[in-house]
Amino acid sequence: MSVIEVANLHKRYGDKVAVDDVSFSVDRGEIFGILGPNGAGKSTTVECVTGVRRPDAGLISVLGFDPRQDREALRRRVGVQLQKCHLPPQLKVSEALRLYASFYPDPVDWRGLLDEFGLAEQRDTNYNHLSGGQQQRLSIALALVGNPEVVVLDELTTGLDPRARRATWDVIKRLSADGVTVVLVTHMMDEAERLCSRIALIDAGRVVATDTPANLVAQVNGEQRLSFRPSGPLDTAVLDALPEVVKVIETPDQVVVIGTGELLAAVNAALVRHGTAATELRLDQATLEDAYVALTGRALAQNGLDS
Ligand SMILES: Nc1ncnc2c1ncn2[C@@H]1O[C@H](COP(=O)(O)OP(=O)(O)OP(=O)(O)O)[C@@H](O)[C@H]1O
Repeated sequence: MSVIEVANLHKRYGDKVAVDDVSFSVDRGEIFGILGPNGAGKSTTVECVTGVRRPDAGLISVLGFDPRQDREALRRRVGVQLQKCHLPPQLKVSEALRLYASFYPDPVDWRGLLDEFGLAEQRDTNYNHLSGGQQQRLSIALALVGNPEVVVLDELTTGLDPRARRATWDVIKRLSADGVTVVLVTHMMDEAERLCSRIALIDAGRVVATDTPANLVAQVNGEQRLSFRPSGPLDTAVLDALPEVVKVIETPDQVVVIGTGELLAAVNAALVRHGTAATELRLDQATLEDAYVALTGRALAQNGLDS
């Protein structure tokens, strides 16, 4: 049975439609990714799942509870790391963990979390004296201190250095192996690809696909991705017209061509015919990002492709 069920969720802010008919379900022990660019509606979706926001329409069930009506029952069983963590500036790290632990009937030993998240040296440091990455690690530790059955993590590793990211990923994998259900909101392809058992790709408030990372990539298998910077002005319609080309995406810096067969030769010949050359040329096999581009017709924000 699913631990989380979301059916036909709608949420708007005034005239702005943030979430438009989103449905998905998450099984016990899964690491379920919600992946999409800035403003896609990811946070709004999980805020509805955690009962922070009231949906305009749709049904949500978490561990069999309605997140709005059964907030108290869920509060004890669901750990939430939201994008912004507001703690009193003078609160020390150990005080914060002890305080949060006191809210739950069966908390984990918060001292273990101090070690796990590399915060042992900061245990007596005030919250406002922590670095951004340390605050981030504390917010994850606080989401886990209640020994939750479900954890919702929004932008898990944003701002963390590579070592802290890997350590955090290990913690999440261990939780999942222990049967904890994890919902991970991210715009980072590598994080989604490495951690998630399934991913909902979300774009402009809508789920465009839900599948395993491998199956999402398989949807664009056989396709290649050619990126280059044109040496001069280029009407990309000449590329669009090529039989090898599936899609052309223009970004401020480069042109990305998705296609099949002899894509490189065909594009090169077309560029020569139109008196343009390709610089910084790069040919790649399909990735999760390509699946995203193929399914939505556009790239994730370039700055969202952190690795
Ligand atoms: N409180 C709010 N009032 C008005 N509009 C909002 C509010 N919160 C979000 N929005 C808008 O709703 C849309 C979805 O926002 P949301 O924060 O859910 O996206 P997101 O995918 O989580 O983005 P990000 O990756 O930037 O966090 C955006 O266009 C955003 O501007």
